[in-house]
Amino acid sequence: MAQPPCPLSFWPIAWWASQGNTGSCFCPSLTAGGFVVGTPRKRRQMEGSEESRSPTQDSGERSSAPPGPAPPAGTLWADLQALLPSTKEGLQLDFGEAVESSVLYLLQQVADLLYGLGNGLASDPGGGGSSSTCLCLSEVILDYSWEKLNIGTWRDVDKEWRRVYAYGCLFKALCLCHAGGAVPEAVRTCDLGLLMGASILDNVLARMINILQRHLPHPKRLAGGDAKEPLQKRIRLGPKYPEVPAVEAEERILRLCCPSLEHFRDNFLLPQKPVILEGIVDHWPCMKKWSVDYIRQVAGSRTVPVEVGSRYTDEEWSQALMSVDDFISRYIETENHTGYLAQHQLFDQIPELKRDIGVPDYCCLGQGEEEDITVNAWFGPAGTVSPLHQDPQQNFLVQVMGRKYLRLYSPAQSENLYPHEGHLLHNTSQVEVEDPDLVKFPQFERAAFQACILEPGQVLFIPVKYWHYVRALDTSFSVSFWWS
Ligand SMILES: O=C(O)CCC(=O)C(=O)O
Ligand SMILES: [Fe+2]
Repeated sequence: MAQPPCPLSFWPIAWWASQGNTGSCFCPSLTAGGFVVGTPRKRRQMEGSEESRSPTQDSGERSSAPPGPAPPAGTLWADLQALLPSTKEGLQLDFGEAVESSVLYLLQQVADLLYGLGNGLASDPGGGGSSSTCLCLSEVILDYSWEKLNIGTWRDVDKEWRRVYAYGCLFKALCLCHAGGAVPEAVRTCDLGLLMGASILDNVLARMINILQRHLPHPKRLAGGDAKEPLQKRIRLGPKYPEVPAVEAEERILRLCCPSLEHFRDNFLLPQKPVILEGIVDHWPCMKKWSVDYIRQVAGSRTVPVEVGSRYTDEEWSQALMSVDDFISRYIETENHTGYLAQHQLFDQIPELKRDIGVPDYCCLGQGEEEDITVNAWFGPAGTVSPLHQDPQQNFLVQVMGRKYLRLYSPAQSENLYPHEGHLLHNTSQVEVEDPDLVKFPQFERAAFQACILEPGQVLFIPVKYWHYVRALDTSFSVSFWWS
């Protein structure tokens, strides 16, 4: 059911947050605001301490049973009643000083409407058979907190505002569900809360998505993808480079099958030498299960950040939020290499996919705990390019689908690689690796490198600060493990 326009919602920057069509949703904060200015990969790497929301607990359970009159079990609303705290005090609406009392007042108003006078979620939030007031108030909260998330750099955003944003998403999603028929938008709203908000109420947004997915009109799929043409009929907008570059014998990265921990430590980790490990992920379910169709089935309705532009160093590069379904239709099926679902902690967002992967045993050789390992998904069409850059942690890059061409340069080569000068991009080379401007960057020719074509089932060890350049040769899915 369409909601009336909200008269209270007056911040134009949040226009997208209330749009039903995720497909055309270009998120201003991701393209121009404080979340990332130009180079999110850089931002995430440099800030290092980016908060992990870990929306991974997937229990869907609640500590106490919902009291009060409940609608018939099995309806969406009854499931949501069971998910949420039994009293509005249980919502824990307390915030630090950064959050103005007027915002707290709005949050409490929505909580009052949702809970009514009784225990548990009211059967009829807002009274009078309409939840539109509730929805309007939630959108005001979202608009206002969205502004706060977009002032300054992401690192400096007060976590309390991220909590407010998450509550706004929770409340909006509840209102949408109560209004009926808006479950896909409720899923999208929860995802925005997971992506941009802080974790609240024991990861309630992730648990709510679990429930919502069971109530989607067409399970596990969002409408919107038009009938899919076979791949070969589509126009190939590929890059200008040779399809599959030659890798000379002397450049080749060594390949080893299941070395012992000690062998890997002594010969590769300690001397910081790249190596391709084989046979260590063959048993991971992703190796057999994953395909574009499978990803679409499991994650089609979920909202994810997509890098749009040929490479993240380009001026016109930006990020957009869209459903996985739209991403696949627009970029994978058309082989349009300008869209890349890159460096996203998809497995925290979608625990079902996390069950298909493991953690390479060799990570235990690091000092850190397993939960400190950052696991990123890299899913895109042939032709995506990650410009030559270095990262501050060790990396196991696991190739699950398709092939990737990689070049590696040791940190000792840095002076031949012309890193950008500004703070944000100083871990990225200015040189276009496969088409270098040798007049501008003459020393690049001298830089010694190693290369490989990484195939499904292979795992590339990229030592800390090792420069790497990556181009996908096919539709590709890689999973990286950054560890220390
Ligand atoms: O696969 C890619 O495009 C880049 C991967 C990467 O840079 C990384 O894992 O650190
Ligand atoms: Fe990297």
